[in-house]
Amino acid sequence: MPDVPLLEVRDLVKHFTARPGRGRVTVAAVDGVAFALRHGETLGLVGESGSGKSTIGRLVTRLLRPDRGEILLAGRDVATLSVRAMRPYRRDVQLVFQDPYSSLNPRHTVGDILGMALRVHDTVPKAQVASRIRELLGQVGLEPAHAGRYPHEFSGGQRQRIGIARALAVQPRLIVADEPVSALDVSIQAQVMNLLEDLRADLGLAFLFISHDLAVVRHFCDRVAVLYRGRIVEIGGRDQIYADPRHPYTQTLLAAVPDIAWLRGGGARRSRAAASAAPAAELGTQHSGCRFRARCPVAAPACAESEPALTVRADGHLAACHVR
Ligand SMILES: Nc1ncnc2c1ncn2[C@@H]1O[C@H](COP(=O)(O)OP(=O)(O)OP(=O)(O)O)[C@@H](O)[C@H]1O
Repeated sequence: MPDVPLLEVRDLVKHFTARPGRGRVTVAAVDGVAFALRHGETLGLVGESGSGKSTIGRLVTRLLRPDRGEILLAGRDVATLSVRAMRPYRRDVQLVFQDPYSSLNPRHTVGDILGMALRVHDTVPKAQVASRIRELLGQVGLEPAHAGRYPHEFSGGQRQRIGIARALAVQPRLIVADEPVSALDVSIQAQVMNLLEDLRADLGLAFLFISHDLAVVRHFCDRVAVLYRGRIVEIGGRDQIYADPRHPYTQTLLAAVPDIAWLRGGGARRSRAAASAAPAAELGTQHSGCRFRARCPVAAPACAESEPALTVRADGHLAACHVR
């Protein structure tokens, strides 16, 4: 079924209840999100802190259960599957974390960590586990001898390579990478991104790539979805979004990246201020009309009346704005 997307998400909703001081506040972390991802494709999820990127990643990997909506993997809805029924799905979709150290058991050697991942999903026969571990280490640029070492004996970049090897162990079709390089030194970031690119090309992996770094997303992703307070406000091909952003929020985000702003004739100074996160008062589910309108430089009366839907623009990409 080549035309069935690898992943399709429909009307995904996840609200959290927080208790700041007295009283309860409901946060609409994900508030009606839909997108599709084809085999081997890379979709970037961008947006400021708190826009719901990680929550979408945790829903897609089913670390969280959605309040509403569908998560179709190769056409099968896994949104409400039990833990047991989720097992084959977990093999298909693996998560790479921002901070691999917190997800690597410090008492286990790298060989143990990879061996466990292989055994949980019966990926290879017992007799082949050791050679598969060596192969995985080679795939991520580590040495066979590293199998006997513990996570604390590695640098940050090497630990992220171990996290990637663990994800690869079960031969997934999709990797959800949640800020995979943002905890690393800049020089190391490029090396790990090169590794992800090689793996993508060699293994035909699809990626849901979560990042606040628009320059990295531009480099790595085929398509980009821009999230604002739990909703996609713009989605399209990388060049469509970066060269011709239609939503004022996307324009604000792009203006905040000096080299991209320069390319587009904008200014880095204007952009820094615009890059700050949403004021705390804007959080919560209470709003009418467009959720961006309090910060929007082009808001019109229509924007107070209804939430704009994603509509097709001249070049074929989608944006949710009444004005542009
Ligand atoms: N377990 C939770 N309990 C309560 N609120 C939560 C929980 N997880 C996330 N949230 C809230 O949901 C919203 C979206 O959070 P999320 O982490 O998905 O955003 P994000 O775009 O990934 O941000 P960041 O880039 O800072 O990681 C935020 O307001 C966050 O505080």
